[in-house]
Amino acid sequence: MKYLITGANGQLGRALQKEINKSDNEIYLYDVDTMDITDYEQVKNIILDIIPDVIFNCAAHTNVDKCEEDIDNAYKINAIGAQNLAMIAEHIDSKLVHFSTDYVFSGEDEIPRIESDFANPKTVYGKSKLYGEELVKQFCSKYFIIRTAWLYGDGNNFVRTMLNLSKQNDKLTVVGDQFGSPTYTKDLAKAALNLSKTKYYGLYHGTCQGNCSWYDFACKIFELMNIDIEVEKVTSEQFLRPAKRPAYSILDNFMLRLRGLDTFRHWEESLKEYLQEDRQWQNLNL
Ligand SMILES: NC(=O)C1=CN([C@@H]2O[C@H](COP(=O)(O)OP(=O)(O)OC[C@H]3O[C@@H](n4cnc5c(N)ncnc54)[C@H](O)[C@@H]3O)[C@@H](O)[C@H]2O)C=CC1
Repeated sequence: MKYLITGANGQLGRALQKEINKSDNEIYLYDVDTMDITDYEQVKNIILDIIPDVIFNCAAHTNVDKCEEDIDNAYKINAIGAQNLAMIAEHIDSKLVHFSTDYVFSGEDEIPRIESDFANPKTVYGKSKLYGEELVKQFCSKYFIIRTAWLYGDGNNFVRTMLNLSKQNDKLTVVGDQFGSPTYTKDLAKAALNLSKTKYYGLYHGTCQGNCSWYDFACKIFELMNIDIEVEKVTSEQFLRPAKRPAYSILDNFMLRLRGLDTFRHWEESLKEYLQEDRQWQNLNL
């Protein structure tokens, strides 16, 4: 099989590279410096030259706060970029695996969301990602859209931020009134790769099992790393950000479960493994 990954230097792109068996497959890796997904002609030329069986679109504008003021770029990357890939995937009959977010929901009701629920994003990031989903559906037949949340892997993420902050501080304040499902990129990469081997095209939710607040997440990281630090729980009001975060952002992996393809582990189990596997970064930085 020929796999092409966009945003290959990002957290999820790196995890996918690890999951694909290199001896049986060809993998083509691109990031913005070699293929800018907003540039239709460039994307077309590269992809028509390779004709991959599967395209994983891991490229995105993921800085949620910056998107609030960088609206054009958010839509260019998260919507037009997705459309470019969808159009070309359709032209060469490739499968397209596209990733989206829990931020397509408002997070105002305390209900885990399934794929058929009404999306009502409140942020520019969420709106641009939802529009990207719509364009993928409109322009490509063999698509898988996987909405995920609270990702951590090889890159900048909450786990590494907490570990870094614990080096310089005796006390940390962490938001305790926003809930989600921390998701290891390894779990998501495995699930996405499995799904890409099927013909069950459509929209999916893919996050680790269980949920917690950012405060619970931080406490669990310090507990597992044996780091003795005081963590104070604060409210979202006390920790205002340019983009308002959804309060209850739980995705139910309903469609994966119905298909018998929900391989995600409980978030605590995945976090334990991540903290073991991320030792190299910890040795360099802690
Ligand atoms: N990080 C998170 O917590 C969450 C991420 N997601 C989604 O999961 C997917 C993967 O996210 P991450 O790996 O965490 O993101 P990331 O920020 O680690 O990586 C994104 C990659 O996209 C590349 N990129 C940006 N603009 C580009 C362009 N115009 N052309 C080509 N490449 C470009 C960046 O250079 C970067 O390597 C994205 O679709 C994101 O929206 C969804 C929910 C939560």
